[in-house]
Amino acid sequence: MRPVLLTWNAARVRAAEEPLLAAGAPLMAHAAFALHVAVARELRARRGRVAGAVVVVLAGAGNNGGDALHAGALLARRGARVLALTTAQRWHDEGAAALLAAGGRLRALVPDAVDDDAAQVLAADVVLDGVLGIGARGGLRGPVARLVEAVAAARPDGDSPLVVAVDVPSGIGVDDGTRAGTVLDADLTVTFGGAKPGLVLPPAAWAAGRVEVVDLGLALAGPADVASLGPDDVAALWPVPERAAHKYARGVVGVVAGTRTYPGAAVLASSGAALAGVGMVRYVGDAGDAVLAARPEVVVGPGRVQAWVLGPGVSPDDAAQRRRVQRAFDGVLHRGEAAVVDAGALDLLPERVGPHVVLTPHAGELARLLAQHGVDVERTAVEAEPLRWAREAHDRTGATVLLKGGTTVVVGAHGAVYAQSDGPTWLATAGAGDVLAGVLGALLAARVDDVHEDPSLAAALAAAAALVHGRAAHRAVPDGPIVALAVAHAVPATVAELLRATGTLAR
Ligand SMILES: NC(=O)C1=CN([C@@H]2O[C@H](COP(=O)(O)OP(=O)(O)OC[C@H]3O[C@@H](n4cnc5c(N)ncnc54)[C@H](O)[C@@H]3O)[C@@H](O)[C@H]2O)[C@@H](O)CC1
Ligand SMILES: [K+]
Repeated sequence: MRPVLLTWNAARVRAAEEPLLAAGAPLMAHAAFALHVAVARELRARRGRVAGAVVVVLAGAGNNGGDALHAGALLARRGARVLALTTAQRWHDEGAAALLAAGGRLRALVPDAVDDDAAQVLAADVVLDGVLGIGARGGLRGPVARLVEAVAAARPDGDSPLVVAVDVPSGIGVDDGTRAGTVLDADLTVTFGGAKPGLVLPPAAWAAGRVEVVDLGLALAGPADVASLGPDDVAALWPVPERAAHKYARGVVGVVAGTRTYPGAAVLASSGAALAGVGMVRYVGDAGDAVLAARPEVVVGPGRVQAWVLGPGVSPDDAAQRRRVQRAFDGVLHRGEAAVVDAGALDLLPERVGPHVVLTPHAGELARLLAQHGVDVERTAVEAEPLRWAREAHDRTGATVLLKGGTTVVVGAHGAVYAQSDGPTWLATAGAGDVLAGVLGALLAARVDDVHEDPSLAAALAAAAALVHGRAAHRAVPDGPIVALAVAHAVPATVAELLRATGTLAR
């Protein structure tokens, strides 16, 4: 099972490299050797052998190009036919010399014949993208940008050549996950010393493919900049009832969602909470009949709760539901009850709350929320820089922010940041967010005391809910269209599988 993936920004990786370089550690040799091993493995899997494979190296001016050239040299020594295309006026001298000595070829990209070079790239078995690494300032420029555009346009999804990004796909925002211009989408990224935030943050992460980390022995201390939870981490976070537990001790979730005319959100949010394994779900609102028809174990009516799920299907003109949401916020502010604040409840959020409140907007809702706080930003800008705007919302409101999207970004207390890409693209469907809100409500209800002791835990729980939600979708319908209630129904088996795999139930 994939454990947590921790990422560190470029400055921290450089700082960690410094003492080793000063002591003469051959980091580039080490990085290039590991890169060549990964490429050789892929080549053998695809075509049986390395010898005779056609490899094109795109080599930029810096050490990223150096890594790629040295790896190209090692592949050439194993019989690959390696051509390096240099993309700048300069290139890494030692790397180039090693490649030539190993029988590889090297020439500059031809600015006027980008299409010919693109054809050469497309005919290769493997392309090593070593144009820019952590030294990038902005995206690809000039002929190489045009070359990558031409290759991207001609390369059908998942088809040849195999693209291996060296350290990062060239030109992504290494620290912030932005995608400033054209990026060559990789099948595999071999990253050195430690993963970088842009390899897990959207939208750049979608260019990285599978990520392999090469250990260079760097002392990357302190908390990671961005983490991506794996199944084992989620199993460790999941509240497993003790033998003596009763329903109140396991947590009660209060759901304020849906209306008599639109009861769907009430059913979905209540189902998400109940099926995630909470002690009890209370439904508060006018859709009680529909909720009970779907989930007879739900209790309808107000009462003591540890966490709220507020807002799914709550429309701005529903005065009664709005009052109920506001009453719930009293408990959040004065009794420390946790809350998931979604959809219609986002408009009612008090000016300042604590991290035990988790907002779950999509990009459009986040833009609206920020507008309420005097920050003018378009939905598309939020989509282009999810981390930046989720952080802004956290700073302005005090809440933990889970920003929904193809990759979910969570920003919480004490600099906690998570990026989760666990769900299929089919999960972008009506009601899926209501289920997620319910699942997260269940986690917060069970662990609210822990959250008050360590407020950054709310972000970890939000990331855990996103992982379980995404995996439940995969489990419900592998590789096909999905509806929200099916995701909810797949949550118990998804959780059981995570716990079983780590032996958590055997305690
Ligand atoms: N420091 C080290 O010893 C190690 C570094 N490693 C590699 O070194 C890389 C970092 O190397 P560098 O610091 O040389 O930086 P890069 O190789 O990422 O690129 C820097 C070069 O590109 C130019 N440049 C920056 N942005 C550009 C743009 N948008 N368009 C065109 N040119 C641009 C810069 O002027 C500079 O010449 C890492 O990503 C990694 O691949 C690895 O070899 C491991 C060890
Ligand atoms: K690169």
